[in-house]
Amino acid sequence: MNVKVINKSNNPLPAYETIHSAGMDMRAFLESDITIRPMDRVLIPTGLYIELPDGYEAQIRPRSGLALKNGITVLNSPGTIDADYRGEVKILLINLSDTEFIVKNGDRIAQMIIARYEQAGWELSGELTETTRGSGGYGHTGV
Ligand SMILES: O=c1ccn([C@H]2C[C@H](O)[C@@H](COP(=O)(O)OP(=O)(O)OP(=O)(O)O)O2)c(=O)[nH]1
Ligand SMILES: [Mg+2]
Repeated sequence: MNVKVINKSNNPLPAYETIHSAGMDMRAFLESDITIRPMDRVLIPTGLYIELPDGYEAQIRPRSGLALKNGITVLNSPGTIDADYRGEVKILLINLSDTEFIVKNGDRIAQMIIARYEQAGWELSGELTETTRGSGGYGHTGV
């Protein structure tokens, strides 16, 4: 499946880094470095504009290495790119560490997963089918 894309950056298109990677790493598109101070959130441009086929979304997820080593994550994770969105894909990072983090043009700051989705309708009802679980949740089965 191909996705139509405009790349206004000087960076390579997002790519799967290994043969069975689920996510394509996304690169920052910056004219100058951005410093993210502790607890700051920053919307990072990618220079990418995509046209997803009907029935597909793109999810923006954090990279675990950046999270573990630098406390950098995607604040709205997983970010949702709608199939009808035509604006620039941007990535909302937050620095949860106690030290500054510098983002440079071309840095791989997040990953994009292309996924199918379904839109549901509602069947308004007075009662739901009984189950063993019922309303139990939030750890009610123990540890
Ligand atoms: O990480 C993200 C999340 C969203 N978007 C773009 C694509 C998406 O289709 C649009 C709207 O995102 P979302 O629905 O999450 O935001 P909203 O706050 O509900 O805005 P809207 O009212 O525009 O839907 O913003 C991004 O570029 N990056
Ligand atoms: Mg929305």
